[in-house]
Amino acid sequence: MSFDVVPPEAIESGRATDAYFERTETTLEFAGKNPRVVAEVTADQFPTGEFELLAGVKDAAHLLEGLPIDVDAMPEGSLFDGGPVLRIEGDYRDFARYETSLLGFLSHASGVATAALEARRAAPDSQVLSFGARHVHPSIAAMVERSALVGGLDGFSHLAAGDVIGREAGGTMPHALLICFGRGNQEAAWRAYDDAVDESVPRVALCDTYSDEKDEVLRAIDELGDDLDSVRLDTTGSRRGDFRHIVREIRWELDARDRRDVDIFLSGGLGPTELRNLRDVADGFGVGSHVSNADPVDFALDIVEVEGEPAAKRGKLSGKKDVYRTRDGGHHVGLAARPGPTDGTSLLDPLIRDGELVRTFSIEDAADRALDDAERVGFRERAE
Ligand SMILES: O=P(O)(O)OC[C@H]1O[C@H](OP(=O)(O)OP(=O)(O)O)[C@H](O)[C@@H]1O
Repeated sequence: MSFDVVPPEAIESGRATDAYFERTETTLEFAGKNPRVVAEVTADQFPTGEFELLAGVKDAAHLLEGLPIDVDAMPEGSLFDGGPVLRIEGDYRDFARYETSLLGFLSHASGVATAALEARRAAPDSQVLSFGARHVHPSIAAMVERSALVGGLDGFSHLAAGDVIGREAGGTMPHALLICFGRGNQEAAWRAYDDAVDESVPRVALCDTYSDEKDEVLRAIDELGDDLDSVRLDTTGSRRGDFRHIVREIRWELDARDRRDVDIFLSGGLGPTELRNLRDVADGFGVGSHVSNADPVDFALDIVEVEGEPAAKRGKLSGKKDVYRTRDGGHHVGLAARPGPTDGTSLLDPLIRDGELVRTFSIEDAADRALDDAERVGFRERAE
C-alpha cells in the first residue's frame, strides 16, 4: 500500500503533467518545430479592481530551475490584478510539460494566501493562527501553512509543515483531551497538561467542552492560577447564540477577578466577518476553513509571442508585457517594449536566467510586502 500522492520526483521530472503536453512534445519533435516563445501566467487580462495575493513562487522557481529558459516573476507577497505575474522566455518544448505543475503551484498557494490576507486585514492587531490543515490533503499542508504566513498570519498548527518550512507549529488543546479525562474532570485535564507539556508552550485552557464557557473559564483560573495564559472558546455553532456577548462576558468576569493577563482566544468557523465583529473583545483567533479551503486562483499560461512576433489565442492579449504599480496604488499592464507609466515601478523581476535561480526567498519579506502592498492598493476581501 502507498498513498495516492504524486511524488516530488514526478513533479521535478515533468511527469506531473497533462497528457496533451506529452503529445504536443511528440508532435512538435516529429514536425521538427521548437519555436522561441514568450509565455505569460495571468489570471485576468485587464485590471479588474479586485486584487489577489501571489504565493507559490518558491515552488514554481524550484520546478523551472535548471531548464534552459529565462523567467521573470512578481515577488512573492505582491498583490496582482490583470496582466502577467510570471513570464517565461525560451524554446517551447523545453518547458511545455511543466505548465500543469507551474499553474498548480501558483494557483493553489495564491488562493490560500489571499484568504489569509483577508483574515489578517480583518483583525490586524490580533494574533491569528492557521488551524485548517485538517481540512485538506496532508500532502499539501506545508503549502497551506506557508501561504498562510505569506498572507500575514502569525502562525499555524501543523507539525510536519513546520519541519518543511522551518518554523515551529503552535496550538492549544483539543476537546479530545478533555473528554479523555471525563465529564466533570476538566480541572484534571488542564492540570495534567500544565504538568506534562514543555514550559515553553503557552498554557491555553479549552473552556467549552461540557459546560458553560463562564463556568469553565472560572474553574480554569482557579485550577491553574498564574500558570494560565489564555482560554480558548471554540463554542460549537448550535450553542453559540450571541458569541460576541459570551466573549464580552468572559472578559468581564476575568477582569473582575483581576485576571486581565488572561487572553481570550477564539476558534471554530471563523472568517473575516466574524474576526471584524470580535477583534475588539478577543485577543486571538484560530482560522481554519476560510484559509485552508480557499478557491485556487484561476491562472492560465499562454503563449503571447512566437519568434519575436506577437501571437495569442482569442481572448488573450498578444505581445510580451510588463505590469506596473503606480504611486496611487494603480496596477497597469503594458507592452514591455513601450515605456510604462511615468510614476510606475515594474513588478516583474528576474527569477531564472538560463536555468539559474537568481532570487532568494523569505517568508518574512513576502508577508511584509503583502501587508504594505495591500495598504497601497486598498485590498478588499472578495465577496463571500
Ligand atoms: O472551524 P475552522 O475555522 O475550520 O477551524 C478548525 C477547527 O478545527 C478544530 O475544531 P475540531 O472540532 O475539529 O477539533 P476540537 O474539537 O479538538 O477543537 C479547531 O478547534 C477549529 O474549531
